Amino acid sequence: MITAADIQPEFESLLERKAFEKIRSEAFDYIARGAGSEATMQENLLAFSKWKIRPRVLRNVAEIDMSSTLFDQKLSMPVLFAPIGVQRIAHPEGELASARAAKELNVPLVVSSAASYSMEDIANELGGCSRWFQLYCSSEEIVTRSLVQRAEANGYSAIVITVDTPVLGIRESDARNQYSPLEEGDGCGNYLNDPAFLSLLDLSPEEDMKAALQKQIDIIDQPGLDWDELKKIRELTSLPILLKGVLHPEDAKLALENNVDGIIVSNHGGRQLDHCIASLDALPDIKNIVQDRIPILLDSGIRSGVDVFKALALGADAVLLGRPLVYGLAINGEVGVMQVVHKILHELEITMALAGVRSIKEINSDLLFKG
Ligand SMILES: Cc1cc2nc3c(=O)[nH]c(=O)nc-3n(C[C@H](O)[C@H](O)[C@H](O)COP(=O)(O)O)c2cc1C
Ligand SMILES: CCCCCCC(=O)C(=O)O
Repeated sequence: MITAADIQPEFESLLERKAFEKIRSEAFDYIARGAGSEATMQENLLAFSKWKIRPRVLRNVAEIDMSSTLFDQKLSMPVLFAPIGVQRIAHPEGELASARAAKELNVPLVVSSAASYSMEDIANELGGCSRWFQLYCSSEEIVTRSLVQRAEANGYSAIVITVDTPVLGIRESDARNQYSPLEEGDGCGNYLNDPAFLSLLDLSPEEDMKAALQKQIDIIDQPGLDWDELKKIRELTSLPILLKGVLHPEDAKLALENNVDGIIVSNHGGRQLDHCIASLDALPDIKNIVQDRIPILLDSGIRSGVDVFKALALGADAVLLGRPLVYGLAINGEVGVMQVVHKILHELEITMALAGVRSIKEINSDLLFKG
């Protein structure tokens, strides 16, 4: 079978190529490749290059302040770690190493439902560092409830519900490679340590790991998820709820009507619906609807500090870093993750200075030009 990977074999960046040298090729394909023809994955990057910065001069940029506030929490920079599942396929210490990097950098980490390690183990590594929990609403309600309760009990301060994954996208490389990240990563710590999940199995994971892995795959999909289901989850917790994967302004309107606390404009890094709109292209219309009523975050295609600047200028309050973190993790564990983030932050600081802005609040669309 010929797949997108055969047609677009080049690496996106030197970082990606270096990571390729460190990861088993099937796992690399799972991480790096997108859905279908990868049109959306490419659009995510092109969308950023369509915008140019129109800088201001003579603005005294001797002091640059990159701090911002999200849900009353002061952030040293408007950046979070995106939820990335099964990180053990990139590095044996997976999310534990990422958590140590997040703690060192004091950047909030969004822990995936599909993390290799359990949310308890990750929380231990994070200490007092801010953490949010990403929820794949399970078709088994008792599992959803249990995950949310555990997140609350372990100091997670927001729930991110991923809404662009009623079913998994078509990942041609994985089909060709006959690859399952759950098999390679030995499953998801969150499920394998969950009493509600374990109660659904006929045999324990030790007795029948294959069935336990299949059950995890089955319950991650929830094609029946809708606004009514969301109301039920709203009742489970008083934590702020963000929806990850909103691209249409009408859905942003519905999110406001349904008392959602935040929106993450995302197309899942082009891993779900191919030929859908790039996240950055979706942002202005969503900002137009939401204004400043709730925070808007964005991911999918952030590769540099310049990208962070452009996303903030078009209305995002913060951005999430995805694949570049996994590449840093693969290359050099915790230190690799930190190096990737440091580079992006340095770029953001220099971009702010050269664009003539001193604080995150001063970044606005007047500083951008489309052409
Ligand atoms: C290997 C991998 C695993 C991911 N796992 C999850 C996940 O468990 N939950 C989720 O909501 N998003 C997941 N995502 C999507 C990211 O959160 C994010 O939306 C995406 O990586 C952004 O695109 P970018 O990395 O190209 O910038 C995953 C992405 C990758 C690359
Ligand atoms: C088969 C397990 C898939 C976990 C989902 C992780 C994810 O969101 C992704 O994009 O991949």
